[in-house]
Amino acid sequence: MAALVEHLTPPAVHISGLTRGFGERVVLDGIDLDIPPGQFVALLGHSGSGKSTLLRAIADLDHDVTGTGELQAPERLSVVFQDSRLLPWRRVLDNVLLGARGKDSQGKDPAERGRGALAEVGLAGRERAWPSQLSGGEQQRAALARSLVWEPELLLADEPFGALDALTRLKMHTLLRELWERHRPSVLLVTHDVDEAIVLADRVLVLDQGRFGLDLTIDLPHPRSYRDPHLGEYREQLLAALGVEEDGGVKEA
Ligand SMILES: Nc1ncnc2c1ncn2[C@@H]1O[C@H](COP(=O)(O)OP(=O)(O)OP(=O)(O)O)[C@@H](O)[C@H]1O
Repeated sequence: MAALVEHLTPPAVHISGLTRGFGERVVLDGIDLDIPPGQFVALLGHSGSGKSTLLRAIADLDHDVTGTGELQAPERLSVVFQDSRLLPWRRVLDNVLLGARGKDSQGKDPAERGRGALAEVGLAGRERAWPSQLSGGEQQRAALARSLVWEPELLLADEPFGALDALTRLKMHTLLRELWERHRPSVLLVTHDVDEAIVLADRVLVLDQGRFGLDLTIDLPHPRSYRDPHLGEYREQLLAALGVEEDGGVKEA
């Protein structure tokens, strides 16, 4: 039944035959991808394999890019990057409210929504702080709050935890998953970290030479732990798709 419902519901993201390149360089070479509403997808791939190019194509952020193909994505989407991109001259709440206008689906005005979003990410009471007064992890929390204010149907996250220390990263994993449980947007998370992908996502894609080399469903209950021995078999498959040899070496392309 669930499979039937999934089949009948239009995907949140629909991509067919997507190519993207910069000058002579072909980065995406005829990609097909459907992301159902509410699915949490992680995207892995070597540096330069085109992960950010795909994410930016979905968000329509690149204007010096060439390409063809079909791409449908929700209008209500948010993007979170590796750096928080908070404006240093605006207080935290004002950053979170940037561009937010009108009442939301529950009739809340922007300021109320902004305060609510900051509370959800654990930053209640920090509304009037300047970004420079927040730690790196807190700045990323504020960036997540800013993305929530838009009630996105799709959250695009480009290595949002890449610059954080290991313990802060773990806390942010828990937070992101909790936010997903509560709001259920579709998520496309770009990461270099195989374990992060397995612990957070329900589906992991590996981008290789402009196409998906692997599309893997992670069939483990949440919350997941890095210590779970079941992670091992998924890790093996993903490392193999990334060309990482058993001795840790990397196969030449
Ligand atoms: N604006 C641009 N102009 C020219 N080339 C670009 C541009 N943006 C990306 N590229 C090239 O496209 C290719 C893919 O880049 P992209 O940033 O998508 O890779 P990535 O998989 O996200 O890499 P990383 O993991 O290192 O962030 C690279 O060869 C890069 O040099």
